[in-house]
Amino acid sequence: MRTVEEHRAAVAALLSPLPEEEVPLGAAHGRVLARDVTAAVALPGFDNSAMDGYAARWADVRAAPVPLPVVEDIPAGRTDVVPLAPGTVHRIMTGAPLPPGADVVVPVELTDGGTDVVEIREAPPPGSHLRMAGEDIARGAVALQAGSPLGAAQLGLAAAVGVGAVPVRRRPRVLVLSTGSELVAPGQPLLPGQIYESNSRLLVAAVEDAGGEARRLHFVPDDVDQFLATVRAELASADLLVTSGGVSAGAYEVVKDAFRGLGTVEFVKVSMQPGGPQGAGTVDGVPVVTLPGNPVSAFVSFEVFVRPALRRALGHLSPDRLRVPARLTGPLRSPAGRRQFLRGRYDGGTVSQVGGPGSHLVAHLARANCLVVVPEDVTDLPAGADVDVLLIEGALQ
Ligand SMILES: Nc1nc2c(c(=O)[nH]1)N[C@H]1C(S)=C(S)[C@@H](COP(=O)(O)OP(=O)(O)OC[C@H]3O[C@@H](n4cnc5c(N)ncnc54)[C@H](O)[C@@H]3O)O[C@H]1N2
Ligand code: MOO
Repeated sequence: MRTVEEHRAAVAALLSPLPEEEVPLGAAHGRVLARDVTAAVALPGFDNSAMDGYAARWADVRAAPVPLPVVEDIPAGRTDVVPLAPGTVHRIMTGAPLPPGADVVVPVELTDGGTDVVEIREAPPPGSHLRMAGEDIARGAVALQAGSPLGAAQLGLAAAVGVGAVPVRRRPRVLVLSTGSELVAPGQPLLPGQIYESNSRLLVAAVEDAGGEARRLHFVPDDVDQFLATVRAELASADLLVTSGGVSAGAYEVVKDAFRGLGTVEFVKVSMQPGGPQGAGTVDGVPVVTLPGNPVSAFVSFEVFVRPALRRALGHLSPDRLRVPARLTGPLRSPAGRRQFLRGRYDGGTVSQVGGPGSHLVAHLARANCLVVVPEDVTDLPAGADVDVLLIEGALQ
């Protein structure tokens, strides 16, 4: 039996780092930076005002109340800079360049708002309301590190330092193929013994959440020829094929039967639950990961093996899910010798198990926001015990 770590390493080793491509900022949301992005300009780019008010010399306003002549008006966007003469002020707006000589901005609320002469009623401490050039980031410094995922704040920063396009890793192209003669497309009538095909929807979304580009192939029955024809028609264009079903010990294990003797896919048992039966290798040189068909097993196996491998290939700084400690609200049991990934709801401090350990409990899975990790050597945990949880999509929402 393989350990979880051994199989994780086997899956990760299948994928090479994805090639770089340059994309405009508008198309970069959710992508992962391939190289550091440096700041072409400092932020702030020039000394400027943090408030609407009056740029002044503190020596002139410290004796407030005091009237002072207003000799310039500096709206944001004014590009000429007129030095501030002693004994005068400039009216200034938030973000406008600070005139040389000014060492304080008096907010308009502390004045009478005059435009020719202003009455300074109160002086703020020296240096107040100034934003100094480069205090956020220096010109030429690394603004965003290679491996950073580009979310709202990162895209905002890239634009702020003048970047119009960014080098990112190409999204991995992942084929998703479900197998099973019992499967029927949602929306069609079911005969007794048939079920709706759901794993491909689950896996496509999981691939997309991991930063990949998923292509869902139409599911196939337990027929080796049909399975191989479907796979072969698409495989060459993919970075990875993920299958579901057909890998356990039954009489009709289509994935096992098709790939045995073809390529390098190894079928193994991993010491975990759910997700015991696994396979990984290459077919025609293309990486293949074969997940078990039970929906919760497919989800958990994707989380534990495929997601981190895809994110590693994307160059992510942190490919793994956040793992945090939590206190159990109730007792739980776990099989000896298997790492168990139970479904749970984490509320920021405690975690409650959602449903039992059965890998068919897909409605319970959909209510979970974490996976509770129970180590291989732990079989019983009382309420109040500390466990680790892996935060999955939607955690803390
Ligand atoms: N004798 C043994 N039987 C089983 C073993 C074993 O070791 N010895 N392992 C069990 C475990 S654990 C799992 S997990 C499953 C894995 O089986 P397969 O990967 O071969 O998957 P299937 O048999 O095709 O399906 C299992 C289960 O999941 C449903 N399913 C499959 N595909 C889909 C889909 N696309 N959408 C929705 N539901 C799907 C399927 O109907 C089955 O109920 O094997 C155990 N058996
Ligand atoms: O190990 Mo199977 O993957 O539970 O249900």
